[in-house]
Amino acid sequence: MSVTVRVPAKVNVQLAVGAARPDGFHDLANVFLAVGLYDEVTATAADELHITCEGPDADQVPLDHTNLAARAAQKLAARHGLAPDVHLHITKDIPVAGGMAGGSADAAGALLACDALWGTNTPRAELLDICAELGSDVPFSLVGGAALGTGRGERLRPLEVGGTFHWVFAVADGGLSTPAVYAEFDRLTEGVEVPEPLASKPLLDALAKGDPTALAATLSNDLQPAALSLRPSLADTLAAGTAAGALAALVSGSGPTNAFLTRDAPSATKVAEALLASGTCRTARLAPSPAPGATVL
Ligand SMILES: C[C@](O)(CO)[C@H](O)COP(=O)(O)OP(=O)(O)OC[C@H]1O[C@@H](n2ccc(N)nc2=O)[C@H](O)[C@@H]1O
Ligand SMILES: Nc1ncnc2c1ncn2[C@@H]1O[C@H](COP(=O)(O)OP(=O)(O)OP(=O)(O)O)[C@@H](O)[C@H]1O
Repeated sequence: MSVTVRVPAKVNVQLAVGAARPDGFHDLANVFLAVGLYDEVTATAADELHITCEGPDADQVPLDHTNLAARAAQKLAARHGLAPDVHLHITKDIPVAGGMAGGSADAAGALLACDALWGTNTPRAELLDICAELGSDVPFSLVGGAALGTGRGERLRPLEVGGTFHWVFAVADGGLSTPAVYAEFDRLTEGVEVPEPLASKPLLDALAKGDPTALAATLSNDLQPAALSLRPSLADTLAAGTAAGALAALVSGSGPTNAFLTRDAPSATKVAEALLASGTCRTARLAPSPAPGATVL
């Protein structure tokens, strides 16, 4: 028997970052929006835990027990006193190390797939606790939709979204390390008073209304200067998408994927074509939002 779970990528429509905490993490006001680019995780009973992966970026995904999907299976098994004997196959469509929570998606997918395969029926609240232990973005990968993440991003409050937003994602060559981007944020803000991170009311209103023009005016990412500092060429991609008619452009999370919010689906197609023609990115992907969270197929 096999269980397959589909899990979306995310973009952060607001990422307000506070000062580094004593534990090295940063408090956030993190407005997550799940977007229609998906990984699939299939769990099948096996003699031991092993991981396989297919997809254009599969060679960049670790297949040992450092894979977040493997760690998710181990944690769930340990909680129920089981052996984590499972084959996890990942069909990867989310860019790797791209700031779109691909590893987190696989962790949430593995958790849900193993819970169904093993019949462990773990309560939702416990699944969310395990997600938070695996990484700050993992709880959101499980719930999807839109949510405000506080703390290090793991404490979620669901948000209302009043319509469909059409995005284009410009995928860069190579990834950026999330800890390195936060470290660059710390370097750039040294000696500066970093304000407490707070969610923007106009942004939450724009999401609730489903108004792309209002959302475009309020998008923000405090990690963007750090990502641009580590990868200056991202500025060319942002400029190419803006020149092509995107309503707004920003770095997705810790980058290096850039996100472009567009008026509607035809405009998104035009922006994607222009980005590809500009030669400033490896590929351009269209995705509507919001998207549902981890779902058993
Ligand atoms: C940039 C975002 O993707 C925005 O959603 C997240 O904040 C990152 O979430 P993630 O990849 O799940 O990150 P984690 O695996 O929890 O942490 C990786 C590293 O990122 C840094 N980190 C992460 C989250 C946070 N609130 N503050 C941090 O400083 C820490 O150096 C941490 O060691
Ligand atoms: N299942 C997985 N898929 C992809 N990368 C994984 C996975 N498990 C572990 N990794 C490791 O995690 C690193 C970050 O990958 P990931 O795709 O999650 O980055 P990201 O999308 O930038 O994350 P985030 O947006 O949550 O900060 C990779 O370079 C890889 O070494």
